[in-house]
Amino acid sequence: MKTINVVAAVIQHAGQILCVQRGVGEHAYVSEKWEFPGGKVEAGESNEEALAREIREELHLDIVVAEFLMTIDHTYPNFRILLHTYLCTAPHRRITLTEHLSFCWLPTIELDTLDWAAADLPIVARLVSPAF
Ligand SMILES: Nc1nc2c([nH]c(=O)n2[C@@H]2O[C@H](COP(=O)(O)OP(=O)(O)OP(=O)(O)O)[C@@H](O)[C@H]2O)c(=O)[nH]1
Repeated sequence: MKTINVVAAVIQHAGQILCVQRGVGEHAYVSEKWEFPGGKVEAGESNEEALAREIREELHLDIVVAEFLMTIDHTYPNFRILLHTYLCTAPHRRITLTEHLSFCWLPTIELDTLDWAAADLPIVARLVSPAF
């Protein structure tokens, strides 16, 4: 089974976190699910470089990658994903959606109200935990 390395940004601004919704896709298990913006790491790129590039491409937003949060190892029916997640900050919250269906900014305690991609659930659990 194929393993892909994906980076994802937990972008914080004024106490809220940016959540984005994927469009309709070939895999039902991620189609229209909520996720943290990001994408696949390309050859020769660091995770931080890949993340800044993906967020510029997808959202037209320049972020600061502040701190590594966690890596999730999740197996979907057709592939295995290593999801490397970073805490990031944004200078403002103006974004332009170029790929996603929808977005919202939520306070951490409300993150678990969305229908997240399965790989993201441990990240959401960490963010909503009192210890975070
Ligand atoms: N970006 C992102 N992808 C995630 C998350 N959780 C998760 O399961 N994924 C999965 O990881 C894969 C990432 O692919 P992507 O489509 O975002 O990456 P990309 O922009 O580089 O892809 P492409 O250029 O090949 O279209 C997708 O299958 C997506 O469903 C997440 O929080 N963020």
